[in-house]
Amino acid sequence: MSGNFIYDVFMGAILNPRIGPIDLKMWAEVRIPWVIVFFLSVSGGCKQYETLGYVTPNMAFMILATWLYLNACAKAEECIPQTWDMYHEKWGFMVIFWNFAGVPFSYIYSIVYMARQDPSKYQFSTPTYVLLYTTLLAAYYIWDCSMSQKSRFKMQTQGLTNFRKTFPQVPWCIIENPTYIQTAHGNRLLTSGWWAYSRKPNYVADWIMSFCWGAIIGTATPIPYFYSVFFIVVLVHRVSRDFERCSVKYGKDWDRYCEVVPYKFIPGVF
Ligand SMILES: NC(=O)C1=CN([C@@H]2O[C@H](COP(=O)(O)OP(=O)(O)OC[C@H]3O[C@@H](n4cnc5c(N)ncnc54)[C@H](OP(=O)(O)O)[C@@H]3O)[C@@H](O)[C@H]2O)C=CC1
Ligand SMILES: C=C(/C=C/[C@@H](C)[C@H]1CC[C@H]2C3=CC=C4C[C@@H](O)CC[C@]4(C)[C@H]3CC[C@]12C)C(C)C
Repeated sequence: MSGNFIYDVFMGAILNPRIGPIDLKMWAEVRIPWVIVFFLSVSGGCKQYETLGYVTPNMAFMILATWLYLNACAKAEECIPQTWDMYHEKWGFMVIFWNFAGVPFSYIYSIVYMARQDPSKYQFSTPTYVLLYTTLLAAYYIWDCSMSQKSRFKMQTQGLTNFRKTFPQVPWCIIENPTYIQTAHGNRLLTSGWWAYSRKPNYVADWIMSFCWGAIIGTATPIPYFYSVFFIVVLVHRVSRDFERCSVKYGKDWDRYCEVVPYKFIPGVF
């Protein structure tokens, strides 16, 4: 707690509040928003079927994209306790508001648009659809795989090796004989898998997915791009907080890690 009332209400005080067996933050981040997002996509599909007699490839794209996200959260729930959100983000107004209002109702403007507008406004050529679907699936693969590699690596170092066999376990989601930097603090920093190429492969892939959620409308309206614009601000802010914290926590070991994995986001670029 900082002592500043407004800041403390916004950022929260308790890290992992529970009611009995229910971890409130875990429940709110995983079980609520993505379920609403998925069912809003399905509702958009039903609306199109009712009014047009078919579901456009654009709406089908959003149903697939939101299903993939929801399914990832459900099938890999065991990986979530290892992440920044569970370890460092407190249960304050910011997290509560965003889980209940922000994610479910502001990430899906493309669905609202498609449910109300004529498909001629957001129709693409077949190669463009192929490009969009391929980009989404490739980004999903890198995101799921990289998150799984890091979380499972951490679980293994804690002696947890019994992983759930949920669908889909993407190829390379567990790294055999990973390379890492042993820090003086005791933790290990993974330097293989997707983590050999960039310090935030998960952010890049997640952001590309968010961009696709808007790009599926093309240039008909800028509003569906809200999610990707908002998200890049969140991720850039998180990166600076995270790198600062890691630099203090790991000291010289963090500098060594940055030499081994020099790129923050896109290998060879930045
Ligand atoms: N759609 C949405 O609205 C949102 C989605 N997200 C997504 O959720 C995911 C969050 O991932 P999360 O893991 O929490 O965040 P990060 O990837 O930012 O995790 C950061 C922490 O992981 C540890 N770490 C970093 N690099 C390594 C490494 N090479 N080896 C081992 N440990 C490392 C450090 O913690 P330490 O060493 O202290 O353990 C660090 O503080 C992202 O994919 C993000 O895009 C996040 C917010 C909102
Ligand atoms: C910050 C918020 C919510 C964040 C969640 C949506 C993500 C936080 C941690 C994420 C995940 C961790 C590990 C995973 C393993 C992978 O194999 C699959 C994906 C995932 C389950 C991934 C999914 C997203 C998170 C739960 C709020 C405030 C918006």
